[in-house]
Parts: sequence; C-alpha cells; structure tokens
Amino acid sequence: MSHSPVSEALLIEADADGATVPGAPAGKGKGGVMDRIRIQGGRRLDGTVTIGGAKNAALALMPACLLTDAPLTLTNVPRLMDIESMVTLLGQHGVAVDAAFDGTGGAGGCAGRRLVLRARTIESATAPYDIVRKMRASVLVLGPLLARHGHARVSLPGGCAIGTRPVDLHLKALEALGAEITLEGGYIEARAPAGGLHGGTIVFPGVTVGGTENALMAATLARGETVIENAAREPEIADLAACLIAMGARIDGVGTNTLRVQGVAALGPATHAILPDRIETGTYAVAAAITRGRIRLRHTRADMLQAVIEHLEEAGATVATTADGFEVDARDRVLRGVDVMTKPFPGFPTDMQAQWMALMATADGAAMITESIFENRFMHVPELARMGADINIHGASAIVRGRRHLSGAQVMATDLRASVCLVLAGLAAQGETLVNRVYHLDRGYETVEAKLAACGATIDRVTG
Ligand SMILES: CC(=O)N[C@H]1[C@@H](OP(=O)(O)OP(=O)(O)OC[C@H]2O[C@@H](n3ccc(=O)[nH]c3=O)[C@H](O)[C@@H]2O)O[C@H](CO)[C@@H](O)[C@@H]1O
Ligand SMILES: C=C(OP(=O)(O)O)C(=O)O
Repeated sequence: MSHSPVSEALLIEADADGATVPGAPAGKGKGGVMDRIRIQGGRRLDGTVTIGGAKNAALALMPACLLTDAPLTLTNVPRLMDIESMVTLLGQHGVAVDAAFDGTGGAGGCAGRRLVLRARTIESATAPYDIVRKMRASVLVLGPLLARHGHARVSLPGGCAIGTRPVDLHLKALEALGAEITLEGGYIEARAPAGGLHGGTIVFPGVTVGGTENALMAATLARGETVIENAAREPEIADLAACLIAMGARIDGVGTNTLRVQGVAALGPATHAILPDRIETGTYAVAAAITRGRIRLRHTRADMLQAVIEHLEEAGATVATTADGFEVDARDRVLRGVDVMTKPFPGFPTDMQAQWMALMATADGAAMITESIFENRFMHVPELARMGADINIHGASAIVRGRRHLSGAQVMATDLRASVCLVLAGLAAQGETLVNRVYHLDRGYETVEAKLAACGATIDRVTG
C-alpha cells in the first residue's frame, strides 16, 4: 500500500490498470486550462471499458465524514478534478485526508482507490467562495456542518452554464429541522437552535438531488424523527443512505420517495464502496452506438440505466447484460431517431441529454429532445452545429434531424456533459475535431482518452 499526497495521488499517479494514453504527455488528466482533446473521427469502436466510481455519489459521500469524529473510508473513488476540489474544501474544514491506492481488491484496480477521511474536530465552518464557485456540490457540507457543529457559513453557489440552480429548497429543508438561516454578503449563514437540530417534516415541492442529500445528512443527527417527502430517488441517494446506515444512522424508505430518519446522538466509523458511475457508463454506451461499434462496459450496473438502455434499444442497438455490466452492440445497424424527455430517476437523466443529442445527430430521421430539469442545458447545440448537425431549439425542446455524416471542427466545451457530447460527436465525425476547454471534461471523466483509445479511437490530449 502506498500513501501519497492527495493531489498527486488522485490525478498524477499512473492508472491502477496500467492504462496509458498513446502519445500522451506526462501529467495526463491534469486538465490544464489550455488543453484540448484531438480526435480523428470515423473509427468504429470495439473493446471494453472499465467504469469508475460515481462522481455524484462521491461528492455527497465525502461531506458525510463531517458528521462524525470517526474515520470514513471510501473505496472505488474516481480520480477527478471535482474529487480533488472536495478534498481541498474538506481539508480546510479540518478533515484529515489519507489517499491510498493499493491496487488490490478488484479487477482493473478499481477497488484500490481508497480515501480515508477523518474530521476529529471542525476547524472552520466556512466554505469559501473560491472553492464553492468551482464546484457547486460544495454546498453539501452545509447539512453535515450544521448538524454536528451547529453552525455553517457556506458561499452561495450561484448559477452555472446549465441554469440558475438555486439552493432555496436546501435551505427550506434545513429550516424545517430548526435551522435559522440568513443570507449575508453572498454567504449562507446557518445556525442550529441551542439544543441542536430537531426532526421535522420536509416536503420538497420539486425533486432535488442535492437538497435531499443535505436534508438526509442533517436529519441523521437531528433529535427525533424526520420525514422527507418527494425525496429524489437517484441511485446516488441510496448509496449515501447505505453509507450513513453503515455509520450508524437509522433510515427507512431507501430507494423510495419518502425517507424516514430517526436521529441518533452520534455516528461512527464506516467503510463504503462507491457505486459505479451510471453517467460515465451511459456515455460509453453512446460511444459504442455513435460509432456503430461495440463496447463492453464492466464494473457497472444495467439496472441504474434502464431508461437509457431502453432508448438505445429503441434506436436499434442491441444491449446484453453481462456478469458485471452490459454490452452495447450497434455494428452494421441503421440507428433511428428516438425522442427523449429528461426526468428525475428513474427517468432519462439530464446528465445524458447532451450525449443523446450527439447520437441523434447521426441517426436516421428526427428526434425531439426535451430538457425538463435545467432551463439552459442546450449550450452544446451551436457547437454540434459547427460539426454539421441539424438542430433547432424551440423552448425546452430541440428537434434533431439526423445526418449521415458530421464533419470534424474546432469546438468549445461549456460544461461537463457538453464536453463529452462533443468528444462523442468527434468520434463519429469525418476528419479532425479539436475540443477546447477540456478542464470541464476532467471534472467527470477519468482518463477518457485512454478508455476510448483502448477501444480503437484515435484520440489524444494536446497540452498548452
Ligand atoms: C453533484 C451532483 O449530484 N449533481 C447532480 C445533481 O445536481 P443538483 O443536486 O444541483 O440538482 P437538483 O436535483 O437539486 O436540481 C434539479 C432542479 O431543481 C432546481 N432546484 C434545486 C435545488 C433548489 O434548492 N432549488 C431548485 O430550484 C434546480 O435548479 C434544477 O432545475 O442532480 C442533477 C439532476 O439530476 C444532475 O444534473 C447533477 O449532475
Ligand atoms: C451537472 C453535473 O454536475 P454538477 O452538479 O456538479 O454541476 C453533471 O455531473 O453533469
């Protein structure tokens, strides 16, 4: 077992699987602001991709360490920029972080990515603007800090490329547990009453993943019972609940939209394996389809992606489950246009909308893609148009008329899923595509070039 400084260990060490990017410069995955991804498109992909732990689960699980002075050990931790940002944030709250990459415990070395987080004391209850602005999930320290420490000061996350993304529902939920919350100088100032948070009933008017996570974590240490109605049912919520239960929390209704929490006086140590990343999985499933190739996805679960799989099958791809994942085969298929409307889980995920749009841009016929979660999640459309895609936006819907060929172009990524959608389009396009602003991609995709190159893609990272 080797222990290394976190920043190095998370992003610079060689892959546990030993995967390398052909021709890649040292420091691959480091995500320099000027880095670009270069793709020679038009190659049919055929191979196997090992899926990492879920970014969005990890970003909720890591703040859970603030609920206890005991260690929280997380395994299957993905090596991503967002994880590093969360390590930095937790570190300044007083969390000791030990990263161990022992390479054991799983084929492909995936289970060897272990983080041990220990918040013996809370040294600072402030989540500063400079970290929160880089990563919205920083707001997930609010519930745990308030519940254990009685006070939290968290910079308001503000909007981002995909929408305004307010946190009003997080705040209302915490108020239902007795918190007093004010907004001052761009910060959320939250205080628990003298005896600490108490149980309460939280009825979310709309489904919120982060709001449910903040409320759930806070409720574990609140006195009495908390009922969370219209809770999000995303698999990452169930993963968080499983970890909290392992720490000693009492939670019923996991996997449903009503969560019941009996508060406990303290939580203890736990070890938890992070579930596979369903959005990374879905992205590589689309990579198989868009190149009319075949990819076997391992270390993942088809049950978390039913909506995406059904749409892929309807489009004409074959999906077969395997012992540790599934395989998508689109060789020699003519894929059809299939409409999609994004919905909370178990519906079609908004985080797969951009990738689906790239696929539909190459399908036979038209598809209507409706984004119902975020008000501004079509930033990839003008960039896809630069590659020859035929897409018209009408309010919350985009009509995509498939084209036999896209053509390579220089494009600009505006957010994480928009970036990967452009990479997918580049894989299908004729000629060279250069995707700028790769740092968005590095927030959520670990060694994307290596994984695609292993399936036969001609792709590399151009630094500087
Ligand atoms: C780190 C993480 O897990 N991110 C995911 C999480 O984001 P996040 O947790 O931010 O998304 P939410 O589920 O909270 O947002 C859903 C909708 O509710 C709105 N809203 C949310 C909270 C609130 O207080 N008020 C409010 O109006 C949002 O603006 C959005 O329109 O779920 C999203 C929806 O599946 C995913 O796209 C993100 O990848
Ligand atoms: C929108 C996403 O992440 P975040 O909520 O961290 O911005 C995403 O993962 O697609």
